[in-house]
Amino acid sequence: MIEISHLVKRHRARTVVDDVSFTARPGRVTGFLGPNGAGKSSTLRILLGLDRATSGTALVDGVPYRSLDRPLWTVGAMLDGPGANPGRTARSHLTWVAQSNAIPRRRVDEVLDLVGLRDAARTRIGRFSLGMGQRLGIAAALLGDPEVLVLDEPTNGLDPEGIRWIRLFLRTLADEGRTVLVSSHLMAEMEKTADDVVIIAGGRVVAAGSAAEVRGEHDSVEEAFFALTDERHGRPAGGSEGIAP
Ligand SMILES: Nc1ncnc2c1ncn2[C@@H]1O[C@H](COP(=O)(O)OP(=O)(O)OP(=O)(O)O)[C@@H](O)[C@H]1O
Repeated sequence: MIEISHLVKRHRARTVVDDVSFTARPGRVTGFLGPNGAGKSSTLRILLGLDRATSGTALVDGVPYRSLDRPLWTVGAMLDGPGANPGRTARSHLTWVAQSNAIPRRRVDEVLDLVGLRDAARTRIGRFSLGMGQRLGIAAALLGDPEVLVLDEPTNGLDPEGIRWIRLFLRTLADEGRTVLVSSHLMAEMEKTADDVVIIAGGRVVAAGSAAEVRGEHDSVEEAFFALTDERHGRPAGGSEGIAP
């Protein structure tokens, strides 16, 4: 379970995360959606202990990330792609990550199998396609068999087949009972994947709930988003009621 509560992040006078609260639950894919610059990565970086909040809390299974002893056993994450040295092979990269968290070596081959990279285990990462790189990032996130997964824009730049693979894989992970939080600016794509949706714009949560709740009377989550943000900016809303968090 992920619990974000009244999170605020300021850079000097600028508030980039503004009183954000939401929960991502086990067994569900939660889509954290919003346009570029909305504050998604800033929120996730705080959740993963890479940045400090100005105020508020971000907890994984009830505790801050930084207080986890061996974090990869609890939460697996991918921010900004696989983050691997291109000169390394997939297996040596994963072995290195596993060692840093006291994860047994045999798990490396298990995760390579899980993401369909067994045949590329000895290929240098610099020769990977974008989709293979994303799979490698997900493999690293799964090393500790964590209950919680946090993925920042995992479908960015992928072709339709790569996007479909991620979508089905996220579903499988949630069906195993894991908490899956995935950010994206591709609302239409995420609507196919997410059970729950949190929409952020300008650092604030503008809607949160099940995908059906957020959609409301609109044809899609994306339409609901435009209606809600148009209301905020004083433009005609197209008759939407919307859902306030
Ligand atoms: N270190 C920083 N100093 C100043 N402003 C920052 C800093 N980091 C992020 N920002 C600003 O905070 C806002 C939110 O950025 P963030 O990366 O969280 O958005 P995002 O929703 O993840 O969008 P994207 O998908 O484009 O990364 C942006 O306007 C960004 O310019």
